[in-house]
Amino acid sequence: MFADKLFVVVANNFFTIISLTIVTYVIQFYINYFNRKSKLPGPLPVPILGNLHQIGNDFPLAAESFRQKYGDLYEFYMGSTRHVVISRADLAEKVWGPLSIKNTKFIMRNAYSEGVDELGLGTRGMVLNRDIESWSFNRKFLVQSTSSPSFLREAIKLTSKVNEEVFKYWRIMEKVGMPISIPDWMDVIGIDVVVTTATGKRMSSTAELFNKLNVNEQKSEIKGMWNNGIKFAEAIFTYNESMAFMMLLSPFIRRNFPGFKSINQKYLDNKTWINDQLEKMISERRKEIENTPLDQPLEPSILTILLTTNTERDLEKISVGKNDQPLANDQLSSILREVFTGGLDTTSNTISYVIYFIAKYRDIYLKIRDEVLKVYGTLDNPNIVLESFEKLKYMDAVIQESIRSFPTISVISRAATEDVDFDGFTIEADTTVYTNLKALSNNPKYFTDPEKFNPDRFLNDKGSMVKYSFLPFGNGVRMCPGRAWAMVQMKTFLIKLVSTFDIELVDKNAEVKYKYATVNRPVDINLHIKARKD
Ligand code: HEM
Repeated sequence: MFADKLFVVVANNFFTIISLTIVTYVIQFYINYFNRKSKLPGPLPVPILGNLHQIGNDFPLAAESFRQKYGDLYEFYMGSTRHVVISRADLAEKVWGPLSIKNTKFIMRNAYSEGVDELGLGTRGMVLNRDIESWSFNRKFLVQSTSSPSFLREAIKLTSKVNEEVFKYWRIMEKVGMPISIPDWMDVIGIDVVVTTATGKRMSSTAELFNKLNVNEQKSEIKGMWNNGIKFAEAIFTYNESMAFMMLLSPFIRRNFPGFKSINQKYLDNKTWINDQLEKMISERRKEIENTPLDQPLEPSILTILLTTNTERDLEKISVGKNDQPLANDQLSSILREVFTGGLDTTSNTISYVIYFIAKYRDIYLKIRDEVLKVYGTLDNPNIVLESFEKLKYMDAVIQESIRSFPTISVISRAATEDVDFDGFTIEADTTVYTNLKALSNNPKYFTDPEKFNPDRFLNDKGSMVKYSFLPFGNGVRMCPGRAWAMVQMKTFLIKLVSTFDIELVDKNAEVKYKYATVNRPVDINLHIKARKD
């Protein structure tokens, strides 16, 4: 009886009840917002969305426009979750400064996020892993396996081989005057180098790109060992792109809002596809190793190192502390995945930007060439060895200046495990704090004439540089474990480039452009090339 009456009342007043519920929700949202602790300046959020409508799909652009309005310490909301952004060196020191796990409060990459768990990264791998024990284990493993001199020497050999092949294609393109799309070529070079290093399976995506361009109907005969290579690399780019989406957006929006729902599903399907591929790679290589007699050497690759760790065929004798067992499949695939997600488009994007700048400033290009000539005594096939890299001081300064001017990772986060005082404001534990690396390294307070591309600042003024104003690979406990490998790849390519070609931007006035995909992926960097004339 009562239920019937209640139903009639609800039915007759349906819209009033819905409206009242919404009004109450909105009022409650703003009561909470205006009474929040430690109010920082920042854009006014709206219920459910937070500031999503102002951020859109270009987070670095929004972070910069908020900074110009609200200063170097501000907050924004995604749904009802608060995020903080800093762009000052003294604040950055609090986040990135401490060098030991014991002393740092900012040991996490981000606050708890359901989306990160859905991607399978919350307790696995490295970059977004919040489980300190497994993160620390995986990290030690990756650092040791990718920064040993023997690994780096192999990396030089392989990178040189891929470069040689690419330059053959470029010479053919030069003859017909076809411009070179740098981001496309750097991507395929990265794919061939990283996937081959990681899996031991020779990739041929550079040949595939050349064949696709159909230059003078010439075709490369080089065949890779893995047909799905380019598809796999593209899936990794999508996976990287999905990280910011899954980390920032509330599950409610991702799962229910038209447009977002399909993107969410695409990212989850992509994750599943990658995991299947990783499993296949691992089981195939495991079988190959089992079928290789003990007295025959194994082809070295990161996957082989991972599979043989703590077995009788241990290649590198990597010591990661208490665990002396062979790695479990889950550990194995999460470390391998991190090599791809961390290594693929970071290095290729960074080198693309370097090439943009040196194509724009010919005097800088010629200075690098002079240095190469001095260090190697010749420009005809310089003998690239690891030990020579530290002598390439000018080249190093150019790479640093390029990252300073336009970093591929321009906004990156950490989160603390305890409350932290920032300028008298308490930032609560488990709040994601982003550092706007690009704003820091383009701030005239820290860098004179920041808009000027001036590599000399890294040679002459390095001592006086404000600490924590430039963090190309981060700093402290979570500093990039792949930096040595990345530098080796970039320098090997640049040595060969300056000694082989003269380069020029097709559009001399082209600005640096990017597409945001967690990292900034360069677009529209096109070059004319000509064989070097002495
Ligand atoms: C020029 C190329 C690269 C740039 C600019 C770059 C930059 C960065 C930055 C800024 C961080 C954050 C560090 C921090 O929190 O202190 C990072 C983390 C990371 N990078 Fe790189 N990186 C590059 C290449 C690579 C390569 C080649 C690998 C492959 C092994 C890699 C793997 C990673 C991983 C796994 C992390 C997460 C580390 C952790 O959370 O413990 N990166 N990178």
